[in-house]
Amino acid sequence: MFQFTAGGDRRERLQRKGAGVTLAPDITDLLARARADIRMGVPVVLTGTGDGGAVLLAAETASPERLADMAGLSTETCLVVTGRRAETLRARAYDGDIARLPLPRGVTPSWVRAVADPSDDLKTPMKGPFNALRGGDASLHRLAVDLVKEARLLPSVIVAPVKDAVDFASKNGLTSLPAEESAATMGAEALLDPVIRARVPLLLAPDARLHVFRPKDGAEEHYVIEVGSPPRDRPVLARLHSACFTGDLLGSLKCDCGPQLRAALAQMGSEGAGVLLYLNQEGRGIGLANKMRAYSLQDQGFDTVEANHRLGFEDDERDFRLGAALLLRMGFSAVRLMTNNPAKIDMMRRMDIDVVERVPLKVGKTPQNEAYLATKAAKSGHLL
Ligand SMILES: Nc1nc2c(ncn2[C@@H]2O[C@H](COP(=O)(O)OP(=O)(O)OP(=O)(O)O)[C@@H](O)[C@H]2O)c(=O)[nH]1
Ligand SMILES: [Zn+2]
Repeated sequence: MFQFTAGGDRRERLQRKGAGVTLAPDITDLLARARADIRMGVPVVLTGTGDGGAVLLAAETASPERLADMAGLSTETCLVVTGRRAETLRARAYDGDIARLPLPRGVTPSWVRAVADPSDDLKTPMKGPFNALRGGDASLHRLAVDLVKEARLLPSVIVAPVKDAVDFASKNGLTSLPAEESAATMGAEALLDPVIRARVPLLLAPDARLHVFRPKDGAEEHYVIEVGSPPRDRPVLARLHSACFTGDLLGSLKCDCGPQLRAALAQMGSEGAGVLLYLNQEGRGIGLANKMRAYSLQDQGFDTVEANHRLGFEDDERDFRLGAALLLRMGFSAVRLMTNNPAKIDMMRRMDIDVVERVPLKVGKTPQNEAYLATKAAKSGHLL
């Protein structure tokens, strides 16, 4: 007979809330559901304290019909952009890290797209002037931007205030998220479960095993490649490698990722021991579609950092706590870290990983990536 065994945290919930409740989604499940809705262009409701709340709809996936409905919900419906995007748009970010832009009368999808998406900035530089909203509580707007970022869309979102938010969500069949709990959960470190490991002999490191880890929050899996059997009580040769589909797989000449990946595996293979974390944080955490948007801006003359900013992102949106957590899960607390990025070293140290040595990884310079590497050195502090 099939038997269902409740996992640790589920058992806890069972004890906390009583048997039937475990069938309902918890806040982590609701956030995963919300990310999927947002990607599909379905609105999501944020419930605040009291009856009030807000409905959000990602700018990138908003259909004309839903955009019109959002505009009709309230005279205070606005398009929220990040402070970075606001700089390019010359809009005042009174809320600091975000700006709330009122929708024009008879708002059109092309207006929303032009504000959110920088691809036509040079063709149509003057999109404003914008009279950004000031005062009032912008916390739901800020959370809405974070959710859209987590959905790996352009960081821009239409937000409409609603009264009786819970009721509004249930009447419209929309996912409803308690704002405060959502913000706390999103800021917390993702918990990972080991799924399976198996031997995968590699050209550069024949004695290798691949471990698959799955985050509890329904986001992408991450991989650990263990070469040999590194002793857990000594510093291990380690690399935290962020996914780069174009460099790792296609052999793109625009970056140095592919050669770095192979050089790291080769050194681990020749030393007979090492651990390579393959973190699914494509495009420094903005996703492949946004990275390609950044590349398209680079084709227009912007560098890698400027392109991220024009899109509305910070230079680097990665969460390196993940790398430290994986190392600890694998039993390693001291590393010889293969990197040119001091931020990775700082973050590992802050997460209680002892970085006993930095092992430089200088490979893959091409005429096509020379400017990219120089920008990383000048603006992001990479060591040349
Ligand atoms: N947004 C953006 N991401 C890029 C661009 N070029 C490469 N990437 C991404 O940058 C990341 C590079 O990752 P890593 O090589 O691990 O990191 P790093 O910060 O360069 O540090 P080290 O290689 O360890 O020195 C990958 O996720 C790539 O997909 C770009 O122009 N824009
Ligand atoms: Zn790359």
